[in-house]
Amino acid sequence: MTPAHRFSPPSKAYTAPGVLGRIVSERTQDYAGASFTLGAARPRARRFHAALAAAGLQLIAEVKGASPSQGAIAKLDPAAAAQSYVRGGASCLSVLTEPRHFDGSAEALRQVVAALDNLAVKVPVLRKDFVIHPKMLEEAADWGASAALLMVSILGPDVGEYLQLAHHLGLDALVEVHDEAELEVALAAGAEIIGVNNRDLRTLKIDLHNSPRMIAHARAAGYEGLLVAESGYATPADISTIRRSADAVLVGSSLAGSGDLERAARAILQEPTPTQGEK
Ligand SMILES: O=P(O)(O)OC[C@@H](O)[C@@H](O)c1c[nH]c2ccccc12
Repeated sequence: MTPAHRFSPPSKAYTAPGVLGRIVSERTQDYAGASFTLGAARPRARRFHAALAAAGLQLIAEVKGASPSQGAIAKLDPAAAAQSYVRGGASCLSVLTEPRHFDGSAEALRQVVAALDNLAVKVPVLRKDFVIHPKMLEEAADWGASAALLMVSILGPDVGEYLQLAHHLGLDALVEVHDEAELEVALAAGAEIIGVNNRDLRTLKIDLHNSPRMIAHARAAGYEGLLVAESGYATPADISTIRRSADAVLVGSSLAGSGDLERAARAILQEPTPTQGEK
């Protein structure tokens, strides 16, 4: 990547329908005046990647105070929430930084990074936002995140450029897809970590069959990178369909709204006994 490299605005940003389109246009406004200059490459620790690559199904637990589908979920203290999640077995944290619909903030991300800094085991943090500007990736790196979310539904084929920039800034990227067409784009871009969202962000509907189906597609296409199942998981039985095929599961609302984050994190990772309804 050369210093002269220029970022074009994502081609699909202005046409995304529904809730996603609204959030994307708000974020586009937020960063309209932001400037970004490509600096020297930063070393890539690949901590997020390494945590997900560990044996067994890994939990990415999300600090999420609200969502468009549920409204307010819980008033969380980000630092305390992060520590509870890690005690409950989470190997990565995801922190929303979108302020209007998810009650997120830069401060929340910084607080989580600081709270995890004192732990013996380094727990990587993902910046969860609607990335539409290179500045957002630089911020993620500056705030101490190990990774950032890149959504193919927003960036389209430009996701490749953003992926390279994330790596240049020392970040891993979770490249999110929802359907086959988006998976093709993620594969062509060279994504090392692909997240399959069970939620259709245009309609907010959840289909827990989506992740296992798309994971099978990715493997059938010869993809050897990491795969993350995202959204809608509330019980160990929900997870049974991806337990052996996904590398990690990303869980937000059901943990954040549980009232006991450590216990909820531990419980969701438990293998259900057959009487609890193996799917
Ligand atoms: O709260 P849930 O259903 O457990 O979902 C978590 C996470 O997958 C969800 O927050 C999410 C997935 N992709 C996103 C993109 C933007 C905002 C949020 C998301």
